[in-house]
Amino acid sequence: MTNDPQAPGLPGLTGLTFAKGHGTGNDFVIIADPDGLLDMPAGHVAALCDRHRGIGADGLIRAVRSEALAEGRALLAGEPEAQWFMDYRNSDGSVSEMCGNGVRVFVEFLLSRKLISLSIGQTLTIATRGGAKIVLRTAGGYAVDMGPWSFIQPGQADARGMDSLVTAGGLDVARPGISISMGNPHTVVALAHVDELAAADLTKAPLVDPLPKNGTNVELAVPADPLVVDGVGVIAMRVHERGVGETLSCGTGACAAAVATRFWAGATAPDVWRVSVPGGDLGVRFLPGADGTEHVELSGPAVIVATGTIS
Ligand SMILES: N[C@@H](CCC[C@H](N)C(=O)O)C(=O)O
Repeated sequence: MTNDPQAPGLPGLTGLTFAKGHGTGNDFVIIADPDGLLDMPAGHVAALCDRHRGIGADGLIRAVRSEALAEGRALLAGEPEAQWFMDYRNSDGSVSEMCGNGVRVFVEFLLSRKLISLSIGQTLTIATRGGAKIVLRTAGGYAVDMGPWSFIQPGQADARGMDSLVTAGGLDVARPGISISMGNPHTVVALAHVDELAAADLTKAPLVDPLPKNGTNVELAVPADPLVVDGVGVIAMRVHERGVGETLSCGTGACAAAVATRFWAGATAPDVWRVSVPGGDLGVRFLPGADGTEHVELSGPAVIVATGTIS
């Protein structure tokens, strides 16, 4: 296919059926490719995600049986239940390890296509580049065991974990950032007030120095005052996503913001958090994992809004 922005339609993709879905406004084009037959070069993904000449989305998700691609087969060896692989791409066509909103929408898509059956209260293991994720279907959506979190640049962190300086549009000076992996990279910056959050201009990627080696998603987070309401920690957040731009929500970003804020708050901080993003609210919980590490659980809705065929 050509990347000529004037080219009519989406050459090479004719006849492909897709669904459009979102989780708290983070939206995706989802394609079923059980046997892994589709070639999806970056240009095709970017064309589909183009909001003016394509379908429009923050990212593209391809549903492939794990056994049909090498990354899936590698994971199946240790995680035989992870039969479906979430092949996640950002809207610029780049690959990401993980998408927290995407994995909920992925399961909702599999259900809508009757590729799986899953009752409320049951779990399904999904293969991702960031490892196997256990997804619980709840009455209001899904709760996902995202696995353990970790610091990305511990070697250069100060006592508060700050490892970088972040310069974002609309903010007067560079702010310290803390870089956290949720499978994919995040750099979280604490702001003092929601007015500052509103003033930030995320149309351009904030500069992060030093930048984690695989780039980063940047979250601007405002801890509520008081921080804890009825035992739940509360954060307001905006995000600039690697490979996308500003989005209405980022699930892994919400987890990273909760990890950072809880770390700064110290020993008395709660294990349950609500992260408010422009597209809605996400729940984050810390709990012991079966592997002995601390795991992060992300909960929120998932909606399929349309299905279609590329003409
Ligand atoms: N919106 C996603 C994260 C998508 C990937 C991200 N842009 C990256 O490159 O790591 C989420 O909900 O987690």
